[in-house]
Amino acid sequence: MLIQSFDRIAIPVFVLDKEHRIVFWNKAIEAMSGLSSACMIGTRDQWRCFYASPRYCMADLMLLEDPISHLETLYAGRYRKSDLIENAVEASDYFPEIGGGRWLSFTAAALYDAQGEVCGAIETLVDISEQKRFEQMLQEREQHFRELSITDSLTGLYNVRHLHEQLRRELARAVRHPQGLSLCMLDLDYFKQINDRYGHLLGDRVLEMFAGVVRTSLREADLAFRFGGEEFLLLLPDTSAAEAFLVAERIRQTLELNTALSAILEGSVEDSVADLEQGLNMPLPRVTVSCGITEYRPGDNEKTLIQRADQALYQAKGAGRNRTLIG
Ligand SMILES: Nc1nc2c(ncn2[C@@H]2O[C@H](COP(=O)(O)OP(=O)(O)OP(=O)(O)O)[C@@H](O)[C@H]2O)c(=O)[nH]1
Repeated sequence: MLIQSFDRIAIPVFVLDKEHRIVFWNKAIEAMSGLSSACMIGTRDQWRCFYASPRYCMADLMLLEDPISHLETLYAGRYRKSDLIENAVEASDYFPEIGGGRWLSFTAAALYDAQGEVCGAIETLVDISEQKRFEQMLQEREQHFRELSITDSLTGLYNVRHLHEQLRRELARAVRHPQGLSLCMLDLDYFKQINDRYGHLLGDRVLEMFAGVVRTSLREADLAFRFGGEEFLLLLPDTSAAEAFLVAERIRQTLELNTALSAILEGSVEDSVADLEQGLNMPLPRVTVSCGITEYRPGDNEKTLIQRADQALYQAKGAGRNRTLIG
């Protein structure tokens, strides 16, 4: 009579006897699993509700000697003792077999007879798919806002704020594992003239285009930052100065090639200056970049590394621009 009242509860519930046979399978679990109590009661088929092949459910574990050691094997780090019900344990998991995939939270507890002996086990289930979907949406949003907070909005590269975080991390790594860490400072040449001549809008488009060249020239572990207006910084882990030189040269030459055609079309650029004010499509002017490279040396800190890369860049500018120097 007591057990039949579970049929009045909208939460899926099943009860096992101490031989792991189903003695009760309520209406809510019938609806959730599509398995009727008529076909489940008296069997040990409770696994069919959750899994594609036989395995113990949490309620089964409550009937074994030393349930905790079995819980540790099957649900290591994913189960906890219930705050509400003494000796009950709970966990949550994703079940691809149920209703096209559902997240369930489940609680299992042993049942005791009048002598205090285990005579069965009960398991209740709650569908938490909606809650999980919501949590995932929040996580994605958080991730999105975090990415925005470390990204430069014009170029899509990382901003300076993120540089300090990453540089500190990479420096700590370079101290522990001396595989080499290189820094490359890049600065577009005569960028003021581009702004002055063609306007700020086109200047912005050049910066975006350059960021695209940088992005496609790097490996996955490399990081690119917008360091200032038309100044960029590359953080290249596990990279010697000689290897960084090749990366910088690839970027420098690609930029030169990408804008070489525009140099030929310089006339049309001049003709379209009026269009520029409205940010219309037009060839970008010829742009070059100077690069300064340095490699981690024992005793370096953020400041000394950046200073040396900056110094190498300054020398590249002084030597005529559109070149890469190692400092
Ligand atoms: N369009 C645009 N221009 C920017 C932005 N940030 C900085 N600048 C411009 O970049 C120019 C940098 O000029 P300078 O520092 O004199 O350097 P430069 O003309 O590139 O000359 P060198 O570096 O010596 O080759 C300035 O005109 C800035 O206004 C930006 O976000 N958009």
